[in-house]
Amino acid sequence: MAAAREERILVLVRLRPLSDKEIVANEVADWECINDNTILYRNTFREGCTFPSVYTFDRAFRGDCSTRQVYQEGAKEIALSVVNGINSSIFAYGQTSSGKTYTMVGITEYAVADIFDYINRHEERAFVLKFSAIEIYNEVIRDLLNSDNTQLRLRDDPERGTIVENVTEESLKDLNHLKELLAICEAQRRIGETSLNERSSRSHQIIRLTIESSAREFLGKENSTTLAASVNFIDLAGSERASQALSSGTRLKEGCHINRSLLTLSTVVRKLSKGRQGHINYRDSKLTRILQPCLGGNARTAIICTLSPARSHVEQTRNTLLFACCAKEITTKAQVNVVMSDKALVKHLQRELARLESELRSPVPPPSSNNDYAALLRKKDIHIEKLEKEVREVTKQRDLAQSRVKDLLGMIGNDQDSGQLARINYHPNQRAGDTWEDDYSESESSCLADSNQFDACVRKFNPVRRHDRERSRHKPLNNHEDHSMIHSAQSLAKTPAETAHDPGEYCKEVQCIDTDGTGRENNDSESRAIPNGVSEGQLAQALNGYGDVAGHETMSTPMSGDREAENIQESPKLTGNRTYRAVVMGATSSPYMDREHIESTPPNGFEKSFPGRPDGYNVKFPSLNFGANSGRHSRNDSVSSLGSASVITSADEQITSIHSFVAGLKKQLANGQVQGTGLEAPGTPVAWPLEFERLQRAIVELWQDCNVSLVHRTYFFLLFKGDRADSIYMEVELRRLTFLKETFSQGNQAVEDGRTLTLASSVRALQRERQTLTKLMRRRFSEEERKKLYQKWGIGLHTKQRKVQLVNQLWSNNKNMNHVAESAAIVAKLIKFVEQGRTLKEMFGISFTPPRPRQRSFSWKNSMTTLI
Ligand SMILES: Nc1ncnc2c1ncn2[C@@H]1O[C@H](COP(=O)(O)OP(=O)(O)OP(=O)(O)O)[C@@H](O)[C@H]1O
Repeated sequence: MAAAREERILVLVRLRPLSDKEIVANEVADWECINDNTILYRNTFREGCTFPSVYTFDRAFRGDCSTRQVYQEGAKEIALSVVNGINSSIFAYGQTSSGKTYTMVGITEYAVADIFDYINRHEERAFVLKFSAIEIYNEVIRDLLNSDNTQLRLRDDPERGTIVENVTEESLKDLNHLKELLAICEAQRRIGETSLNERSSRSHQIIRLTIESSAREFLGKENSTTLAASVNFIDLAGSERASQALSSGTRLKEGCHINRSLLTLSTVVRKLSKGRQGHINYRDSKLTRILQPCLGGNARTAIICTLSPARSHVEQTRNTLLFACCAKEITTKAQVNVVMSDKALVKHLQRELARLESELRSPVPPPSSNNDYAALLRKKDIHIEKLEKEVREVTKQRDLAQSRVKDLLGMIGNDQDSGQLARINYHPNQRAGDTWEDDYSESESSCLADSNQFDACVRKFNPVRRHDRERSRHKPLNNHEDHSMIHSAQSLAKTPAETAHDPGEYCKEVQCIDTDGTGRENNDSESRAIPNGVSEGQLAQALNGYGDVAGHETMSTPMSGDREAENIQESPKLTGNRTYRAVVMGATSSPYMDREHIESTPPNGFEKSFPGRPDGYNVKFPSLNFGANSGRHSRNDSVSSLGSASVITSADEQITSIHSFVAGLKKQLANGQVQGTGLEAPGTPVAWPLEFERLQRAIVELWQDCNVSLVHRTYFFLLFKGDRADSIYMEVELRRLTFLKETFSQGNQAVEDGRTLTLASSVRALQRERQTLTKLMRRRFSEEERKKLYQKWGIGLHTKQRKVQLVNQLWSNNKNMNHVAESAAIVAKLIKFVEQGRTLKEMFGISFTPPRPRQRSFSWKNSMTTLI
């Protein structure tokens, strides 16, 4: 998009001659255009006249000027900007019967004729013209090209601003076609007789012509670009005094709506004329919402203020002139709207990337003086500081991820206790929705054979596959989607030896965990490093990411250094195009948040995309060692950043497999070495119900401190009610919140999925969530129910914004558990929470990453189904 050009709104005034009726009534013309820019009030000697007598504008047209002249000398230049990709708007404003419709009909026809003329003279470009027309009648929007009376709705689009949904857009063929459409609009528009105007427009009419053009020469080529803009012709309804218009009944009601929306328009214009400070109330009427871009946005705008010269209308004329005076102070920032073809965009981005890369590579020119050296040194110091800060941040994140891995391993350890064997089938190159589904069924049915076994299977794999299946329903195949931990772990865990043995292998039966049914570590070689599968060390390594997590050698690959990193990042080349959201503590951002709303409520932790394994990319995994041999990353280190939670490990203790790690962890639990986590071993003196209550209270307080999404809180609160098996989830939640609070309190930012999250952004996200919940109040609660709620929550039935008041109170008192429970119940009803049992719980343990909806129209149901 080209740079924006700031310019003032063009303001024209048009004085009409006295009408026959006015002449018959012996009206006197009190206003006169004394030159091309100035209009004069002649009756200044009138008793009580306090207002100025001279008004100057960009152009003033006398009563004998034709509409063509008004167009040629006033509106034309602005209207025709549209053919160059610049949005433009022409609108007529004035009291009833002052000549708005008379003016706009002519302006629209002349402008469109010129547009067609331009098109005919520019055969080198291909044009597409679209026509739409709406009216706003009594605050209801109607499609003037559609004879049914359906009310159209406005929607806020992050890119296009306020748009009218489902409005008819006709492709324009030629000028005659346009005239036909204008005739339809005229016939459809609400017109009524008043004492001031036999054919008074009772609605605001907006006719929009959208023009897209591209150079024919480049059509379909990668350097093809399209100019796209709209021109609006707006004929406002006229302000009127009920006494003068002698209106009653329907006309009076119309007049009230007209005056109210014009009042909002003039308030907006007055505020804008004083600069853009403070809140501008565009949203107070549909008219101002739609006109927002014309009033200070990306558009060139001309306002034609039509005036009656009659003495009896002097107050109205003066009001119109005051409006015009304010309008001429407003500036807009129009820019050429260029739409790049996909190919052109890719090309452009590639060029930009190449430029940045070459900038990075090119050596900094040698300094020529001592001063230059000093400056360079300072710059380097700052850079080093920045890098150090980044390293600290990344280390913290890694520690958190490691700690989470431990939690996961703990879960796996619990599963071992059930003595079940979990089996999954895996196709390394499989895509979501392929035969994967069949494998799933098979695996699932084998799990179903035994209810205990089913439980174990679900815990390990169900979220993964359901997630896949849900996504495959909504998304095209082969896209870069996040996939399951286990799945990715496997795709990462293929050793070079395996690949060499069976390069084309498709189906692998992976035996992940095998126990002897007693909870003891099974030393059977099959369970530790399965030839066609994944060893625990590999799995854990994969879960930790690519780095040297526990002080071990990193993966060795046929590629080296940078090239390897490049390959890892080039996800399109990756096997199956699967990425993996490795974390372990996904975002808590509320599921309904729009993509445009980048800010989110605090995440569960840090998400990283695990791009999977490139084709032919052989990875060698060292066995995982949690011991202190490396001397660099002990488990103590890894949890130290977690504040209250810490796991103590003997420095010389070596853990070489998941089993031994789990066994070690259990030993610590039994010895009470895991402190303050709520993860006490069975049989410890602490009674679980009491401990649960303590954890729950701590979590509730932290939710408040970290501005966690209310939906997240509700889900969590309602899902985890005190079952002993929930302790792991409680502990995970407590840890991540502790970490988050610490991060926020140090003024640091958390990073979620490449997005930055701050205390301020989480506050804003929470506010937005409350707004959304407020909107749902009317839908989910009957009037009677709402009344009861207001009474219960101490909200006066006659106070304003009761719904807002109520939603603002939800989850606001973290000390009172009754309040918390009632808040959860209300939010649950608002979001139609349905407990989905264990599967949903698992998401909190494995990767609670409430999805950000990809569709614009949000559905709680969808979001929650993607969650499982
Ligand atoms: N400049 C003009 N020269 C001659 N006649 C005019 C002029 N402007 C308006 N008129 C006449 O004045 C009458 C009222 O005009 P018009 O309907 O355009 O007013 P309006 O501002 O659109 O009124 P409303 O707000 O009630 O719809 C019409 O009969 C129209 O022909």
